[in-house]
Amino acid sequence: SHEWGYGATNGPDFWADNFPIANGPRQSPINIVPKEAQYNSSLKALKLRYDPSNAKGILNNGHSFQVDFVDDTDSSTLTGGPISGTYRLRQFHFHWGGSDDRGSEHTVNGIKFPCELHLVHWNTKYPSFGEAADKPDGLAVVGVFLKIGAANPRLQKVLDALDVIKNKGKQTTFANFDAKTLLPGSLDYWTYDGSLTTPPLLESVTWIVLKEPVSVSPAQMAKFRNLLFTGEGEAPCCMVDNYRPPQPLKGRQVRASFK
Ligand SMILES: NS(=O)(=O)c1cc(F)cc(F)c1
Ligand SMILES: [Zn+2]
Repeated sequence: SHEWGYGATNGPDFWADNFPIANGPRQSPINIVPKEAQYNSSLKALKLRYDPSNAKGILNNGHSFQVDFVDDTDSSTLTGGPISGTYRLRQFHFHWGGSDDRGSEHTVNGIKFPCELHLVHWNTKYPSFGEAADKPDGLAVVGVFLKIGAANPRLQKVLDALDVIKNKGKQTTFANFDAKTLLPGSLDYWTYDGSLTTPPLLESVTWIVLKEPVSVSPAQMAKFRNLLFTGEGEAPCCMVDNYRPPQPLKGRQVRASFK
């Protein structure tokens, strides 16, 4: 069947054909307007406790690449912030552009960043990620903007693994990685109720978007763009512009953890 993607004939404008929730009331990403975000002093500080030994593998899934984590215990968790209870780290992945002027999913005052990191967590009140993924409080995704600047040494181990997962479906082991090293110095955040930004677009995500970006160099961005959407033996198509544009806010409130 005509698999969803980011191309001219299967991209975000076509997703509603197979996933009607694409036009739902709490879709992501959104444009964040800091002046319209409400500072909420009762929002707690984010608490991210990640165990590097939980890192398992790295996979090109044909839409992005993701680093997967062992999530059968509470050793890598997100607590505090806007959420209640304990959410477990499942995976992280990125979205990026074909050039430095685009690539992020969330925007700030209409500004696009070249890349956006998503750290995906699921609510342990449910038995598994799969069970949590379609519940309104099932997932919490921490979004981190990457902006062009000095090379980011914390990214290098991830980028160096990309050569062996160039094609869709390729995966390799990826052990002993501390995802916390990908975070900026400040954990100030905006938060709102949203969705997965790719099909199935489930409206199950508490979004936590960090205000402070981390750096990425042009040479490092070139490594993201070296990946392929396509499988071995198919006509190669560079994995770029794998981002959904901002969606209607539909009356949602964006809260800020900082003044
Ligand atoms: N891009 S995203 O973080 O909203 C996301 C996370 C996920 F676990 C599955 C998805 F299909 C999409
Ligand atoms: Zn994502």
